[in-house]
Amino acid sequence: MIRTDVLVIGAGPAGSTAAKHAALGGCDVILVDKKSEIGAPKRCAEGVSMGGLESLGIKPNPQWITRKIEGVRLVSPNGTSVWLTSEKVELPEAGYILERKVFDKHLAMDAARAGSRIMIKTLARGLQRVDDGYIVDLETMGEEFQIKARIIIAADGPESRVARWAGLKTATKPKDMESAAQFEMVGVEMEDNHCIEFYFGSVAPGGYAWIFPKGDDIANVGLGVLSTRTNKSAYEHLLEFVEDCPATRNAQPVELNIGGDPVGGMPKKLVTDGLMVVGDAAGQVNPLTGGGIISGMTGSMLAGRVAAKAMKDNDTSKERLSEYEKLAYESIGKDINRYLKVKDYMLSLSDDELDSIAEAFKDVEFEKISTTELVKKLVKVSPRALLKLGRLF
Ligand SMILES: Cc1cc2nc3c(=O)[nH]c(=O)nc-3n(C[C@H](O)[C@H](O)[C@H](O)COP(=O)(O)OP(=O)(O)OC[C@H]3O[C@@H](n4cnc5c(N)ncnc54)[C@H](O)[C@@H]3O)c2cc1C
Repeated sequence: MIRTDVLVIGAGPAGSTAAKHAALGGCDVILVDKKSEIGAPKRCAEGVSMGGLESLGIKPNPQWITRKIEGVRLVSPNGTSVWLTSEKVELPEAGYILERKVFDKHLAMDAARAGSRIMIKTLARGLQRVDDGYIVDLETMGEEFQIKARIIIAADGPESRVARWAGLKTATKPKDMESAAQFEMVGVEMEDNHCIEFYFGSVAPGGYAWIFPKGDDIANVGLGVLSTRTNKSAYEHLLEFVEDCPATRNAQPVELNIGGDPVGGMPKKLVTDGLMVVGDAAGQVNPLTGGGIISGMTGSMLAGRVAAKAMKDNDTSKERLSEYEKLAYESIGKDINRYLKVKDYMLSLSDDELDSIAEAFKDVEFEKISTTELVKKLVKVSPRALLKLGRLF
């Protein structure tokens, strides 16, 4: 039987980050993924903030960046646009559109360079608790084998099962799982192909539609919906969106991505004896945007570091590992809870309310207007909308 200090299950951004930091901390680490190619297929619109990468100590690399983003266009149901570009507002930070198939591999390579052993096309099938860790059943190329590990880091994504095998209640409720569908398309005609676009309202019930440019006429075009708000599938909504949207009417798909995005926040417990859960598997996703790359990597960096300290202390109990839970709630949990409230507010707005808010703000120079003036403007267009916002805080 193979033995290791830390076994990371899942080599997405979260798993590779956890493996890297556990290895840097001196642990023997094995990182497994059921896929034969790390990063493919992608299930992602590939947007990240510059500040997010910086906070993780990751230098932007042209090999995995397809576009630098310089602004945002918000589009209301009747097509009214509000532009948030550097001329109109001081953007807190710009962003990048990645090539996830390359980015994810680079993260796994970083984990390997830090000392992790990587096993691809290796599926974790189950685990059992033993005195000083877990025995995990795995399969690769039709062959079954076992790994004994002191600590498991479950980084197995939105359909995670590993943490549940160990008794943690991490299953995402159907009402909190956004269904997403996306085409990567060519022939996309955006008004400004250095800005990302968000479309709100009944075009994507419970979520929004997006166009994220990856090149002059190439973009990820997708949307997320909540099944509690529509009887149609995300794919059906996407087909309608692509046909109706002026930017995509003449575009052709070269890739289809379908996936779930857990947008209900983090479960209460992220650790049990000898096991920590990270990334999408731990609901480490911004519930407003559905973005989980940076938050998941932040959570898993913390988990990897705690794993290394726990191994040094020779204490892998849930009490020792709960340091990770505490740090994760402090660093990302608070923001996630705040965004949950903003999301509730956004979902409470009708198409008409969204249109009148966009109409009122379309020409605003956000740089030159105070918060009080902004609130006054909102009261004028939609007192009901402001009341709803007030109740949330
Ligand atoms: C359509 C869509 C668009 C999105 N757009 C964005 C965006 O623009 N920006 C952003 O920040 N986020 C976005 N997200 C979310 C983002 O993709 C996820 O938050 C991110 O991939 C989570 O990383 P992860 O490592 O936790 O999980 P994943 O990337 O899902 O990786 C999990 C890995 O675990 C492996 N695995 C699972 N089970 C097992 C097993 N039993 N044995 C071995 N391996 C296993 C899988 O093969 C997979 O490689 C989007 C999501 C969707 C669905």
